[in-house]
Amino acid sequence: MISVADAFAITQQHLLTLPVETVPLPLANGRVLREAVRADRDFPPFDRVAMDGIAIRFADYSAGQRTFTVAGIQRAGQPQLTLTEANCCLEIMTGAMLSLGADTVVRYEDVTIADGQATITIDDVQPGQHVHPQATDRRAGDELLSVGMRLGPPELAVAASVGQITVRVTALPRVALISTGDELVDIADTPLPYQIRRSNTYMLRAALASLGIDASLHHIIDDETILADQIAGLLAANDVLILSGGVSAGKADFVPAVLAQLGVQKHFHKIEQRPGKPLWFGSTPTKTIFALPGNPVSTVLCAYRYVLPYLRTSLGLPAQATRYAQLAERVVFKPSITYFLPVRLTSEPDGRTLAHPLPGSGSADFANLLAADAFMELPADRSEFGAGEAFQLWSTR
Ligand SMILES: Nc1nc2c(c(=O)[nH]1)N[C@H]1C(S)=C(S)[C@@H](COP(=O)(O)OP(=O)(O)OC[C@H]3O[C@@H](n4cnc5c(N)ncnc54)[C@H](O)[C@@H]3O)O[C@H]1N2
Ligand code: MOO
Ligand SMILES: [Mg+2]
Repeated sequence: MISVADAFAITQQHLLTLPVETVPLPLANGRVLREAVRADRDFPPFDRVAMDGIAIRFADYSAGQRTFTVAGIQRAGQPQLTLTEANCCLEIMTGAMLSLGADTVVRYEDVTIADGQATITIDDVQPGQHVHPQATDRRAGDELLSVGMRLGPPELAVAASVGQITVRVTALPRVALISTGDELVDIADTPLPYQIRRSNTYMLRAALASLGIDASLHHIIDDETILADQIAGLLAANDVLILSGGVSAGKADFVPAVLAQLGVQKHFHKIEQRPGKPLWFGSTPTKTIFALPGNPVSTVLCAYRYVLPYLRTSLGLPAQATRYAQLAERVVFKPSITYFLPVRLTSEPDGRTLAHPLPGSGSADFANLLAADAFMELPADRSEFGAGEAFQLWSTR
């Protein structure tokens, strides 16, 4: 058996090498960028009016002028007008290019307009007010988005604004999720008294969808020959196999032996942790295999503690956003192994995040996870964990 830290480190030594692909920008949400995106123009690209009102020359205002002849209207989306005559103004709209000759905008709220004359009704007009000057945010040529960034709403807006019709991103791995077990029936079936419906692969599929991965679902019965045959086929067609069940000590726990028979190199089997002790991890030169313990809480923990961080780092993302919380109450856990405690999180008015323990009735009690937000990682070298002490979280939300 190995420690949680060693197991995690081993997974990180066998990351996938994923190719780069080009996707249309509207389909790139959540993807990891593989090219730098630069500003094709200044941000903003012209002196942009920020309020609806009138455009004036500040020199006229500071010379005491308060009433201006309205010489025209400059809307957004129209070519720039010019303020030619002294003591004139142009009505001007948010998003318009500031009129040539004007330098200051006064809001409609601070002006009265009658008979073609606009009169400013305030005394604190500042030079250049309500103008967003060209290039004050970014300059043409500046790198706006960098290799390795995850594309989310703000990144997509910036990429769209510079005309990035397509983007080069890390290709997503092909992932197959495989449940094993003679006791498991399809969710559409009515289980016999000794059967249960399979649920682990549905959880895994939803968890992987958070990375944009559209994993396929499969089920294989506990038969060594059939397992070997079907796993071989799925191995050929996918980059990653995630199995659930059949990795412990039972008479029908064939998965490790079958994977060995198929030439998959085992990197570890069994971790000093609860839940999820019998996790198995291996690879071929181009494929990765996680065989997760079948108990549903173990499957969830192994997915969030090892599989998702593995996929995230393979895609070029950080393993996870590290989060901590303080235990809301004292916890005792005697075995010298890492304990992943299901917790419900609350955000307190003083800024603390508190983790309320939800131990449940063990690694088969997956209904217990309905109330949980995360697993709290309680280290192996201690058996008592005090209220108020902070530990790392692995979020399941
Ligand atoms: N003698 C020992 N027995 C067990 C050990 C051990 O060290 N020595 N380890 C225990 C631990 S810890 C775990 S975790 C489980 C792991 O079991 P397997 O990975 O072999 O999984 P199965 O035996 O196939 O199933 C276990 C349990 O989970 C249910 N299951 C499996 N797949 C699904 C699914 N897709 N959806 C819902 N539920 C599923 C299955 O029906 C069993 O109840 O082994 C302990 N035993
Ligand atoms: O890994 Mo098992 O999780 O303790 O039931
Ligand atoms: Mg078993």
